[in-house]
Amino acid sequence: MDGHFVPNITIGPAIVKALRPHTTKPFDVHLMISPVDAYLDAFAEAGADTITVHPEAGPHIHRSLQHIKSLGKRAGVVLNPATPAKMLDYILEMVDLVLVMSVNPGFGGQSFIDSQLRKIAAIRKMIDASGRDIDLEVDGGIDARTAKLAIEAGADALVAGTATFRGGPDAYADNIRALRGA
Ligand SMILES: O=C(CO)[C@@H](O)[C@H](O)COP(=O)(O)O
Repeated sequence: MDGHFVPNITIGPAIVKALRPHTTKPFDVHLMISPVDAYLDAFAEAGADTITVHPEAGPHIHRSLQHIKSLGKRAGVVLNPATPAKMLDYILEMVDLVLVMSVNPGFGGQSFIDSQLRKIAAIRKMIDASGRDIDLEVDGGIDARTAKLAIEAGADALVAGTATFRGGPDAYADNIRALRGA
């Protein structure tokens, strides 16, 4: 987040680089920054495994995705709540992940936007028809109730902030179990 594309500022490549030695888990890096292209190399070098970009964050989304692939990284595309599934028509064949934002990006703690369930279902059909192995991820307002709805609509990866971290470190494991049981 850059305080420009979205009204908040968070993690840059230096933080990704500092975290990288502490885990072998994949780093799924969703860039909420614009213009995005100038920072793709820095996040790749910092240790991102998947780099996910917004079509609104640069002049040529196809070129941005090509560049991410040329860096040897998994490429993701993210759709804001008002961005239609149809924008995937000519890029689905080159992505490894589609992220549906179920809130407007910028802040945690917002409510899940129900209209995104239709979009998740539509994209699930597109992915299945493609025959390719593409993650369908959903981010924003995910809790035990909305996780179930998102999974039923076709999601296979969820991002949860508030529902994971509420209650402090002693509660994290139970919180994650509750989401997985959704
Ligand atoms: O980055 C964003 C929104 O910009 C999301 O990842 C949220 O931060 C998720 O938080 P909750 O909606 O789960 O509180």
